[in-house]
Amino acid sequence: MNIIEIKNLTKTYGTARGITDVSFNVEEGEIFGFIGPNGAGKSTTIRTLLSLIYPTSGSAKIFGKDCIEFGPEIKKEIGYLPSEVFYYDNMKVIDLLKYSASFYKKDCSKRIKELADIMDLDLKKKINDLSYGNKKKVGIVQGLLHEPKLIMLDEPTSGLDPLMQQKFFDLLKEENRKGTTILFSSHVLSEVQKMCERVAIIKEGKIINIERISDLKENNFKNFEIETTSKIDKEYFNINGVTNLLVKGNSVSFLFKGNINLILQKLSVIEVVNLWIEEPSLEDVFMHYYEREE
Ligand SMILES: Nc1ncnc2c1ncn2[C@@H]1O[C@H](COP(=O)(O)OP(=O)(O)OP(=O)(O)O)[C@@H](O)[C@H]1O
Repeated sequence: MNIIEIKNLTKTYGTARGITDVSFNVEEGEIFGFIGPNGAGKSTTIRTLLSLIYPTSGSAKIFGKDCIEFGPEIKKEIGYLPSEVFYYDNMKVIDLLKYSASFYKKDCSKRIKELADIMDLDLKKKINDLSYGNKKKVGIVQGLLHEPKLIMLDEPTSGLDPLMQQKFFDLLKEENRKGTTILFSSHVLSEVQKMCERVAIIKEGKIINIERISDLKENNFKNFEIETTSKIDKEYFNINGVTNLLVKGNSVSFLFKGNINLILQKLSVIEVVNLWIEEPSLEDVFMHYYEREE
């Protein structure tokens, strides 16, 4: 079952582009990544899903219901963490969280304490006295306190130190194990790689690819580095699928995409001293992909 269904969603800001013809689905129980550089349209898509802004054309459904028509009802089951958090500075953290909880008409006090413990957040402090990272933690607790069925995160980790990021990721994975669906928007590919099963790539307002993280890496090039007993002529590895070929002394390196046996055959008739074959990082894949799209 699809928890999110986006069909041909377009949003323009006057004459400025927001997003163009965006379509993708997020299945129940998935952690779905949404990646793209700054200004690509991630926030616009998420804000449209939350009916904070209205689409110019196209439609979006959450839990099978139209996002605009059923906005208030849908939002009760969504936890949202915006990229920037703003608060009334004079309030105490606990009062702000209790106020947020009052919208859900259920007792969230136990969950608030649990989440504050996990995220190491002092509930008695005034918002005014918190660092940027601690304000971000308030946003996290605020987004999760009502145990939503769907969590939407817009660049969630900015301002969190690595230890807190890890705790936050563990928390999200735990929620996901309990059945919560997660839409995870980010331009930090390593965190998308860590967290998500599938990913939609957005560029200049348009979706350019939707893939499983594993396929994204497998269907792409591998980094080869080969050390040999004597210098190899550059032409020797000049075969289909090889790029970025570099010969330095007795070592050859290149990127390869294709049937790996072609390379193994070549290697079987030369004297190899050492061999490294590496999976590219998602960053490499992504950059490569973007260049191809240029
Ligand atoms: N209120 C607005 N008025 C005019 N243009 C806007 C507005 N909000 C967003 N845009 C434009 O829409 C496009 C998409 O922006 P959006 O904030 O959705 O991107 P993003 O992928 O979330 O980027 P970032 O990671 O920088 O937040 C950009 O070109 C941006 O300039």
